[in-house]
Amino acid sequence: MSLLSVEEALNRVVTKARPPHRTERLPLHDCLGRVLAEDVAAQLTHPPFDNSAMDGYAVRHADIAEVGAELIVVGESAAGRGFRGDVKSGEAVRIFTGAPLPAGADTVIIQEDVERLPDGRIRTQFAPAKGRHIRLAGQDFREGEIALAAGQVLDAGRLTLAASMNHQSLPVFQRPKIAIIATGDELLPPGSIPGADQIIASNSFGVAAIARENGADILDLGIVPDDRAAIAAAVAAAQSAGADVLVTLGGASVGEHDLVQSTLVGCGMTLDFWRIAMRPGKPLMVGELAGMSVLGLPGNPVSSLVCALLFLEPLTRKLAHLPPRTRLATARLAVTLPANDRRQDYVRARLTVAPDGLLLAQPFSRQDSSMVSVFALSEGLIVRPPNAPEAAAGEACTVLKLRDPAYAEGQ
Ligand SMILES: Nc1nc2c(c(=O)[nH]1)N[C@H]1C(S)=C(S)[C@@H](COP(=O)(O)OP(=O)(O)OC[C@H]3O[C@@H](n4cnc5c(N)ncnc54)[C@H](O)[C@@H]3O)O[C@H]1N2
Ligand code: MOO
Repeated sequence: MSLLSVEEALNRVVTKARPPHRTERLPLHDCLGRVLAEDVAAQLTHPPFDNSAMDGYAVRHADIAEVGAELIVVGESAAGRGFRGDVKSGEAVRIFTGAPLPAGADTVIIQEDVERLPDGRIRTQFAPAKGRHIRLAGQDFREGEIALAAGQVLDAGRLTLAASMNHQSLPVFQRPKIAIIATGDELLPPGSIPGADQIIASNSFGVAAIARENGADILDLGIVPDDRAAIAAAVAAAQSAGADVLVTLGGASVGEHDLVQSTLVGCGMTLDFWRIAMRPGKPLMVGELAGMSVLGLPGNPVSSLVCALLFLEPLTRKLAHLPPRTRLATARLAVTLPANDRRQDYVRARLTVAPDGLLLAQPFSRQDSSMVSVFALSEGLIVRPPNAPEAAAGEACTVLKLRDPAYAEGQ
């Protein structure tokens, strides 16, 4: 049996996906991490007027070209309360950061560079260049200028800019909706008291977290038994909720109780592919049901999480209009790894930053795809390509980062 390669499978999952053009307008505080759906122009000019960048005195440069100039202080300009008169020759206006520059003045001298005389006048102790410490009207942006572009992801800087451009809300793409169904007669939700032959269903939580982290809304349809009618009812619920993607967990393999694929085909799903050359995650299934992408992930918790990282993450990002994200990095192997077979292997590993600054990858000895504890301890997965020869300790390897690496002892 020839298995599809990870690259080919990824290509088929992501290339075909069409990001929906559904938009909504959200208040700024709700826009973090969202993608702008339209170009956004400034609704005003910033700064709206020439103003001072420092606390000091607004003066005419011609008056202070020489150190030791003495000027009469004729008033004050504070932020929110400007000086209404003109600064004439021989005069200065006390000015504060952000305050409007009074008419007639063309330079600000900072207060540290003047001496205040007993009669209230000032004497300059430094000769600043003309125009010093003045922020010119419109130097940041002008009304009508497009300062944020469709497709940009809204982060701290862009949200601050949007507010500064006088926008209370922004047009963003809606989050794609991802429905999740866990299947299996043996499954109970966390918090239950398991009977004989029962286990706690855990996969949905990790898979939902991966989808959420990448900009999706989740519809968790819970646990359904290994029963065609129950599975079909859950699939119909996902469809009527308008899910963009349906993720099924478990029942993807070849046993008599693995009913997911045949039930989905019975519901009208077109199967794209099933089973790929990777470990864990071989029984991954991909299809399409009336415009809804279907990802059938294997039941073993680590298999479902690795498949979600490899396939659901890029699919979700594309549907959310988010740019692709790479988790790949280069590390150095802490131990020698044996030659690999035909399945691309994702080996759970500790990643530490060694004292020389390079990443060190130390695989865990237990790699069973049911072992959630090992996955939770792993900072990364060592990627072993199909048929890779033995790799010696100290050799470079590719790792898929799950979280930031730890620092080696003593650092
Ligand atoms: N004869 C063969 N047997 C198996 C093959 C194969 O090629 N030939 N593939 C193996 C591989 S690889 C995997 S991975 C599993 C995947 O099987 P399924 O997707 O059918 O998953 P299940 O049988 O339903 O469950 C596997 C395992 O995971 C537990 N599970 C299921 N769902 C959850 C959940 N939501 N939370 C936590 N744990 C879950 C389930 O109880 C089983 O222990 O098949 C191999 N077999
Ligand atoms: O591929 Mo399975 O996912 O090896 O356990």
